[in-house]
Formats: sequence, structure tokens, C-alpha cells
Amino acid sequence: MSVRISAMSVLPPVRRDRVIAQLPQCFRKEAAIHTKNDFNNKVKTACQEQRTGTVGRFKISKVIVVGDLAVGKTCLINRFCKDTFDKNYKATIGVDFEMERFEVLGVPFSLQLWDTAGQERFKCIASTYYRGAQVVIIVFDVNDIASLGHARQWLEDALKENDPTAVQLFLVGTKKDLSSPAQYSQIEQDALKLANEIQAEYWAVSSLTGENVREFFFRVASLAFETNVLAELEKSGSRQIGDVVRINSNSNNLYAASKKKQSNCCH
Ligand SMILES: Nc1nc2c(ncn2[C@@H]2O[C@H](COP(=O)(O)OP(=O)(O)OP(=O)(O)O)[C@@H](O)[C@H]2O)c(=O)[nH]1
Ligand SMILES: [Mg+2]
Repeated sequence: MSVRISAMSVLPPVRRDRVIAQLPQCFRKEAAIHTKNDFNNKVKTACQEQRTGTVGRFKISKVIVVGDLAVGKTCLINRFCKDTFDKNYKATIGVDFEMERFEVLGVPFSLQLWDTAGQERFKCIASTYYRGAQVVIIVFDVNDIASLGHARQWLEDALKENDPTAVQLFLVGTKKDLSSPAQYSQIEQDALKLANEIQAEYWAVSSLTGENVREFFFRVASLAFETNVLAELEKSGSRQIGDVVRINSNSNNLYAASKKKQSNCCH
């Protein structure tokens, strides 16, 4: 049996465990980007009608992961993308990146995850990759209060290269497995306070056990997707995205055809 390879089939289908049909919930209602139970209605309708514009075709959201050295940025990304965990520390030199493909409400959507170096000597290389981020993830170690204290500085550096009003911000505490419930709840108070001040959504995870890792990235993908689709809908304004689909598919035919004629007349 011969197998035909077309341009369309070069890209493998989205993995079944990367399919998001429902909005994943926030970790703490006290520090969330929003606390709605479901995707925005306009977004849901646009997805159903395949009116998502460039989202789903070419759109890739850039995500940068920043924070002090050895807080666990690389382990967090590796746990999600490769389902692995390395207990030995290997400093990231400059940057690394991973692509993750999702399907959100039936629409393909990709995140480009940039893992940056926390070590001071590699910071200047890493910061040249900050530009164009839609999502900034600031990572700290829940067992190291100093790493939480440095979060503001990481944010400031990341926002120098980006439009602060367009960035979605997450504050993520790692290595939850190493802290006792009492220690954890103490640092959580400080983290929630900071998250509110900088308007970030707060999460706590463990890359060793995998606790909350998948939930966290699904939340990131979903919120980035929602924002992108809303921006597309806003951009299109009264001229609806996907008019072409409508012209071919339903009773708007007559109206669309007459509009087309009119515009041709103007040439
Ligand atoms: N117990 C435990 N250890 C962790 C966890 N995450 C990371 N580590 C350990 O912490 C160390 C640093 O992890 P990395 O992910 O390399 O840290 P990083 O933030 O990428 O460091 P830089 O690349 O230098 O900025 C490694 O020894 C990891 O095994 C976790 O969730 N639990
Ligand atoms: Mg690293």
C-alpha cells in the first residue's frame, strides 16, 4: 500500500493529551488572571464557527520563563514537555526552547517555551530573547524566600523588552515536595501578596512529583489562547473574520455576492 505525503501531513496531529476542551481552573482564586468557570462566550462561538483568524493557522505564543538560578525552570519545562526529571543541576547557558502544540476548543495553538538562564553571567545573553513575549512566567523556589524577593527584578527586566499591558504574568513556586505544609503556607502568603501587587496568577508546583505541572501549562495555554482569539475578534471589528467561510456556507450568500459586485464596480 502506498502512502501519500502531502504538505498537510508533515505536521503530526496534536497529541491526545494536549487537547483542551474546557477552561482549566486557576490555582488560587486570590491571585488569578480571572476566575471565570468557562471560556469567554465570544471565543467559544468564534471557535465553533472557525472564525479565529490567524490563531489556529500561524499563531505561536511566545512564553518566557525567568527566575533565579537553580529554582527549577528547566525541570519545570522538562517535566511538562518530556515527562522527565533530573535531580542533578545543569545550569542553562543562555537559553533553550521547546515547542508545545495544543488543541484548544478544536483549534490548533502552539506555545514556544523559552527556558532562560538564571545565572548572572548568562543573563545578558538570555535577556536578548525576552522580546515579543506574550506570557512571562516568573519562577521561584518555595523553600527559598530570597528567590521570591528577586521576582520583581525579573519582572522588571522582562518588561523592559515587552509591552507591559500586553503580557500575561504568572508567578510560580517550585519544589513544593521539599516543604512542609506549615512552611509552605507561610511562603504562600507572601507569594499571594506579591502576585496581587504585580497582577500575576499564582501557582505552586513540584517537577519531581509532577504535582500541578500539567494543570499549570494547560492554564497558560488556555489563557494565552483566549486572549489571542479576543484580540483577533477585536482587530476584525465589524468586518467579521471568516466571512469567506460564511459566503460559501450559508444564507448570507446573496448579500455577500451583492457586496462583492459593488466593490468590483469601484475599480
Ligand atoms: N525536589 C525537587 N527538586 C527540584 C525541583 N525542581 C528542580 N529541582 C532541582 O533543582 C535543581 C535546579 O533545577 P533547574 O531546573 O536546573 O534550575 P534552573 O532554574 O533551570 O537553573 P538555571 O538554568 O541555572 O537558571 C536541580 O538539581 C533539580 O533537580 C522540584 O520540583 N523538586
Ligand atoms: Mg535551567
